[in-house]
Amino acid sequence: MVKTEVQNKVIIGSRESRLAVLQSEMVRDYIKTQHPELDVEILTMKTTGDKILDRTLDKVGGKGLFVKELDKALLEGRTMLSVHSLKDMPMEVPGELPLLAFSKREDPRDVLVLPEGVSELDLTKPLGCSSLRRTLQLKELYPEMEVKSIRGNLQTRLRKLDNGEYSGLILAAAGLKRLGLENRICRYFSEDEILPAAGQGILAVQGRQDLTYDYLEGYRDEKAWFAGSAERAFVKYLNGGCSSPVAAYGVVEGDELFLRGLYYRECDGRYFKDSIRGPKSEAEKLGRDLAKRMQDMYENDKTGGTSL
Ligand SMILES: NCc1[nH]cc(CCC(=O)O)c1CC(=O)O
Repeated sequence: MVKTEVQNKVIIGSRESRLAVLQSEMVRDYIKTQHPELDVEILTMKTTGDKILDRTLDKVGGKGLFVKELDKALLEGRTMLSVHSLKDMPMEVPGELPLLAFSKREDPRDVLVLPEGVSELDLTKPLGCSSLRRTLQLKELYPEMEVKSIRGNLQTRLRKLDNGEYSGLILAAAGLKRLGLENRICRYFSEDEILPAAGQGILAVQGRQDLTYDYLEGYRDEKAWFAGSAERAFVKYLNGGCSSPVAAYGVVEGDELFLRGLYYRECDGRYFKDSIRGPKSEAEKLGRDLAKRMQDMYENDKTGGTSL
């Protein structure tokens, strides 16, 4: 039985992008420091989502594209762990590949990045952003500006920005900070201005159900686990999360969880924000309750909300 074998080699599966590798290295370094007896390696692989760069992901199949190859490596025993940005994970994960731990959350906010050497927004060029979630909320902050989709990993997007194609980019603070590019951040958007994506800033460590992972015990961040679980339950209830513009952000305050959600109504493109508070131990239920309440309130109310 695999379970009883002494497991002293840990192979971590990772996407190839610099951010993905860096994030896997953070988990590797944690394990190495806490468990010097373990031999930890990273195995990188290209995912379908990294190969398709000419279409927006919403059109080619959503988040699952970034995890299929990593899941396969886990199932075939080529790796023992996968490290993901939680926000890129599908809301449904296979029962045999459970999420084992969430990291402490890095800054969850979205930020504005301007081209190198530029200090003001050039209103004649579009803002670059890659999700409907950001586009919707940006339209309220910058009603006069065109928003244009941008794909590719962080380095690619920054290169396109510096080449002068865009007036600015909207990115997650977390990725920039991890890459040491915090100095490129020109403006932070509060969580109320741009509600973050479910899981933004949290790393998810995924493994096999039939292996033991005692060495991850100290890695688990309880606050991130409650917040991330509530956010994902909210998104899952509303649409399964595949290519969704739904946003959710939870904060643990003592024994309570404060959860904000964005509900997007596909029929007319309007969106609504609301929040809920309750015991953190019922994180998933809070996520579902907020989603249900918003759906009941807004599904058929044709008056309110904000539109694109
Ligand atoms: N979709 C890409 C992606 N996935 C995770 C991050 C940033 C790191 C994080 O949210 O943990 C990013 C970059 C971005 O949205 O700017």
